[in-house]
Amino acid sequence: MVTPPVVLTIAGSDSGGGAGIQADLKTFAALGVFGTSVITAITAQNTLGVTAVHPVPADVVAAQLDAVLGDLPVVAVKVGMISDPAVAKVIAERAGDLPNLVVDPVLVATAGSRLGEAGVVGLLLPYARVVTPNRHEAGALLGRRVETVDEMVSAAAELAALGPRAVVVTGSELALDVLHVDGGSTLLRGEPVATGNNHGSGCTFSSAIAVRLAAGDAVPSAVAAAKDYVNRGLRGGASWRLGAGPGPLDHFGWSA
Ligand SMILES: Nc1ncnc2c1ncn2[C@@H]1O[C@H](COP(=O)(O)OP(=O)(O)O)[C@@H](O)[C@H]1O
Ligand SMILES: Cc1ncc(COP(=O)(O)OP(=O)(O)O)c(N)n1
Repeated sequence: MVTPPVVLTIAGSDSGGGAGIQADLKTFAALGVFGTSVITAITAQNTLGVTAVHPVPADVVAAQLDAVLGDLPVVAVKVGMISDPAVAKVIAERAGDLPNLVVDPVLVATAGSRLGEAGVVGLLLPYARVVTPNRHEAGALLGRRVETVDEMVSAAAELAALGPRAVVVTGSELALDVLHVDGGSTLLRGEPVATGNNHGSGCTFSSAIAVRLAAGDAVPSAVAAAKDYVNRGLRGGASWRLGAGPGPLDHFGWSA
């Protein structure tokens, strides 16, 4: 057995299993890397929404980071839900030990609950190799609305100017994302999937990018592969029924 690459997720727990740490670890397993985790918050959550959030204290987040980084050869890192500025500071202080850092700015769950603050996530942008906001998160980070494709293009460039080496502004059900890297923008057109089961698509996308960066891909091919993986997961889960609200993706191709 060949030793697999080790990838780390620093994110919140979704008790319903569709987003957060659980989506990240499923993505890592499905794509063949060994997943490790640092939990930043515990959410009581299902497909209908979030009913409680319990932040993990910054010193416990730091201890988890030290435990993982002190022993395991992490080659890529994804950051999701961060609600506490002290936790953002802990991560920023260790940025030099966090290779291939992908930051997914998690601000509001689909069902409406607030999970993070733009000002807190913004602290991590300068350390990121890739940042993956959706249109609304990009708007919150910049303090204005981002809706049209032109607005996505300019938002991606403006976010890149804040320090990350690449930005993908995602377009959710439009399946149209904007990648800004090396000073230029590219429109990434996918096949829209008609599905109500899209819970965790952003977590899955950012985790899959981290996996491909761990394998040595350049950013454009890592993003293209992640987009393809999410699309397969959305198609696979489109007709299953897991929960009464927006359900999860099929991470493992069970429905194929
Ligand atoms: N219905 C859909 N059909 C095809 N692609 C989708 C669909 N919904 C989301 N995506 C893709 O999933 C990825 C994650 O983006 P998005 O859903 O916008 O993240 P978030 O969960 O943060 O809102 C992007 O590549 C986006 O284009
Ligand atoms: C614990 C936790 N982290 C992140 C999210 C948001 O996940 P995302 O992939 O953006 O999917 P939606 O919630 O928008 O469907 C979450 N809900 N919980």
